[in-house]
Amino acid sequence: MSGWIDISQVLTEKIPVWPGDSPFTYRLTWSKEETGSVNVGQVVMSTHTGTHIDAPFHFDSDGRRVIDLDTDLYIGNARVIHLHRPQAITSRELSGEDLTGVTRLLIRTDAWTERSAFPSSIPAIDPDLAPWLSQKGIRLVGLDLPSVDPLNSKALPAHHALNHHGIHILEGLVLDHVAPGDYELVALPLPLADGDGSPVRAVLKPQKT
Ligand SMILES: Nc1ccccc1C(=O)C[C@H](N)C(=O)O
Ligand SMILES: [Zn+2]
Ligand SMILES: [Zn+2]
Repeated sequence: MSGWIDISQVLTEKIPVWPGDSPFTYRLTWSKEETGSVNVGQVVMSTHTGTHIDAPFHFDSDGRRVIDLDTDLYIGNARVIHLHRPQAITSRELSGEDLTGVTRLLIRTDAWTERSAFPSSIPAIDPDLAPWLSQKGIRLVGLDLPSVDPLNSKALPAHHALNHHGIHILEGLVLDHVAPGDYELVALPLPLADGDGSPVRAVLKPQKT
């Protein structure tokens, strides 16, 4: 037992995607029978499928691409907190938390647990939370939802506010089986030179105290 807990959605053709976005497909380009030596697969997917990070270029055409993001953001200590199906994620919901020394904050909302279908509505992050979080030293926010903004939002105020305050975004986590507390996180994006986002394999290990 390695002690690492997988907090990633499994990538299969059944994984729900943003309405209208490219469905996930995996198929063999060549089978072992055809090549005489190997099976060789190909994947077609939206960069915002399942557990993934957003690069600023996703919502800002002058923003940084995935390759420009510091890998340190996605490896290191993380705090997991629980909010039980909040209406919204504001500083009021987080007021009971002492986030001193936290750089990566993962929020379990339990608001999207029927993950075989795309949700019809989700609690959004209040853009005013961005300066509050950054003031505490937070540089990465992750959550168990497909977006940090309301699903019908075009302006994406939370995406912009978080980016403006130097906070990076990790979406689509699976935190159903994760207790609140301190962990080590690994959730590295692929080195996509032009990427607006990237799928990640996200794992947590309880922090030794
Ligand atoms: N894939 C899309 C297709 C159309 C419109 C939005 C999206 C998104 O992915 C937005 C979401 N806030 C995201 O960052 O994952
Ligand atoms: Zn995304
Ligand atoms: Zn997003």
